[in-house]
Amino acid sequence: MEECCRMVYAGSYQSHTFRAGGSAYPFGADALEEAARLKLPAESFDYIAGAAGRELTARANIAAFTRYGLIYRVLRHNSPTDPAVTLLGTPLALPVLLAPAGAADLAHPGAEAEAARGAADVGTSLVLSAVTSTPLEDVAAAAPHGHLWFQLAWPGDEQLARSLVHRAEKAGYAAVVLMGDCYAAGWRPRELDHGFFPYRHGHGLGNYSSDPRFWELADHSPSGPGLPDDATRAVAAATWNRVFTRPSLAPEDLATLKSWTHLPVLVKGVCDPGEARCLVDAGADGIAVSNHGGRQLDSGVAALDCLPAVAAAVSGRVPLLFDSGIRTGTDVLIALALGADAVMIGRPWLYGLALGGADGVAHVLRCLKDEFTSALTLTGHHTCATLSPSDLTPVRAP
Ligand SMILES: Cc1cc2nc3c(=O)[nH]c(=O)nc-3n(C[C@H](O)[C@H](O)[C@H](O)COP(=O)(O)O)c2cc1C
Ligand SMILES: O=C(O)C(=O)c1ccccc1
Repeated sequence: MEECCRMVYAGSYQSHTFRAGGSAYPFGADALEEAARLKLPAESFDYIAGAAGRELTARANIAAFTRYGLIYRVLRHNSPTDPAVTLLGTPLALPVLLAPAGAADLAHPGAEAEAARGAADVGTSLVLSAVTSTPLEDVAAAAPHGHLWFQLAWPGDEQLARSLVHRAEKAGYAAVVLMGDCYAAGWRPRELDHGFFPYRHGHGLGNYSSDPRFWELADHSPSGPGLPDDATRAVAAATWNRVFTRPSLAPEDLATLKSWTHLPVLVKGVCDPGEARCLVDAGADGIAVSNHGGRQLDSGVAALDCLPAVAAAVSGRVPLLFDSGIRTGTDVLIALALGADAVMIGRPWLYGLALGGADGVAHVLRCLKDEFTSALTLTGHHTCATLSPSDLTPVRAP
């Protein structure tokens, strides 16, 4: 009996990152956040960890997972479990991508290149934010074996929008994720308390300051592309603030975006099933259910609570991504059982990045992969394809 258990454990724990004497990084999600808090300056940590208002939605995102119980199953496991999926042509070793995160260099220098490398090490993708300190071409060059996606914040200027999309396609990005939910600033007390908004200080402007069209839109003529001094940085920040988003977007604009690129276009930030259906009708190649990690609208509904209805509305016509509140491998499983094809993580990868650059990001992804694979096996599955709501039962939250 003991031998048998050992065999089973040896098999299922194969990829776990055991290290004699312990790991350099915490394995638990809360411990990871706490370690990052201790490491980072308060204004940086609070930009990352913070959310809108009283942060009710950010907490609700996490709490929503406690209302589902996984049903575990026995005498089913007769072949190895494979957590890999393919999404819009992108192969993923686990159904978890890194969500776009602006100003990630608050967590670590060279943030985006580190994250792209960490994701590639584990076999998954970074969705690169529009607001990165490293230009998208340099991020792609830093992880030549990785599969990157690009998140577009549709600028007020159409030529700049086209330029960003063309640059991403040319640099080898495999999909465009349109940020749907940031057309107005969220009310974020932690940022207000510190008086710290990273983009005013030149963080996250790499894709803009490297774009000739951006400088044509500048308020004053700076010395040229790049951010050589404080005056240029101030011009760039003021210009960016003016052109960052186009609040007047409508579903019909997807056709315009799709006419600029051969890449699949997803829309991120969808919570309403009717909107999801309308966006797919308008040409969206994928939908990301998300409330931006509770950073935009407080008292907004938990993202997980929107997932079943959006999944029903989309009914498999296009791939469905989910983010906002994913912290563990079992969270991943719950989201997939409710209809997501893959999920994204936001804050957890920034915490891993803060603790150890690419290595820390890879650690976070490996933890999710190992826990997810274990949970997939214990719920009686060999692949993600067979997950369904019948793997879950509603439970009363503790
Ligand atoms: C510091 C930070 C910056 C973010 N920047 C962006 C961004 O530039 N574009 C975007 O679409 N979403 C952005 N997000 C939202 C994430 O993509 C994602 O929706 C959210 O973090 C998921 O929730 P989670 O942090 O609970 O995993 C950001 C999130 C954080 C924490
Ligand atoms: O902080 C964010 O969540 C975010 O997505 C963002 C990006 C650029 C400007 C403002 C907010």
